Amino acid sequence: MSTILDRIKAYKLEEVARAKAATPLSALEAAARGAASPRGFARALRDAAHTGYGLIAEIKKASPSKGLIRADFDPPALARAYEAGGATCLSVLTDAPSFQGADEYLVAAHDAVALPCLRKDFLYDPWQVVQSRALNADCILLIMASLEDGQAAELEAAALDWGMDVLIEVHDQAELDRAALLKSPLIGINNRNLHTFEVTLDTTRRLARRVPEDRMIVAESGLYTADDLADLAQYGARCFLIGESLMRQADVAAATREILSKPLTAQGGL
Ligand SMILES: O=P(O)(O)OC[C@@H](O)[C@@H](O)c1c[nH]c2ccccc12
Repeated sequence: MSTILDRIKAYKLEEVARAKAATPLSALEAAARGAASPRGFARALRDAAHTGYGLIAEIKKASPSKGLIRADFDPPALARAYEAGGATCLSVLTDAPSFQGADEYLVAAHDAVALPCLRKDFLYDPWQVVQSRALNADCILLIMASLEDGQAAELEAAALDWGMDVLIEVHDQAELDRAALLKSPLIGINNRNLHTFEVTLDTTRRLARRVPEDRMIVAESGLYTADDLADLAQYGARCFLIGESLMRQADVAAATREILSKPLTAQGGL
């Protein structure tokens, strides 16, 4: 079965081959060495989770499952609204064909705020890891559904070498077992199945208890209300990655504040 993830991988590999021909690794490494110092992404989440929730707020114009999400799309203004609303970190889509993202959106959002920034894209080649750092990314995403074990380990090692954090995304038990073999403390549980687009918070409810104690859970996708966060917090999640529901609001700062308004602190942070 050819799914959206397979199609994305195919065009991404072509895109990267072209980009590598245009910009050799040595040039990219020079740019990465000149980038802004990495902002501690995992550390910021851990600190936030001590007293409440860690929120990764996503800047996302469109998606393959929803089409256009926000017409009035100004990445620096959105970054500032998220920061004002109490977000811990940002996630910025840079994939163009499926998400109408752009590398420039990451650079612009990073420059507008002091928050650590995740480059949200589909990475397969260490060249893209260096490219992410050159774009001032503080963290990259690795999607286990789309990577072999050796490939994920290689990409993670490159990211850690460059001082970035790594969010490892899983959707089922097998992917979680493979993620546990990697080093990163950040395990994202994606409530959206990237093959079928089906979304259910049961994914986090089922997998959260299986995440090793020394890792931090980031519940991703399909989160709409403060009650959704409080619900998943009961299963051990203290960090959340939210895009669409905040992107659809006129007042993004107020919506961010609102969704963070019910922290489950009774059981303490992590
Ligand atoms: O917009 P939502 O449902 O709040 O989801 C955000 C984020 O989890 C989602 O954009 C996402 C999760 N994993 C991804 C991998 C690639 C692209 C996008 C994603």
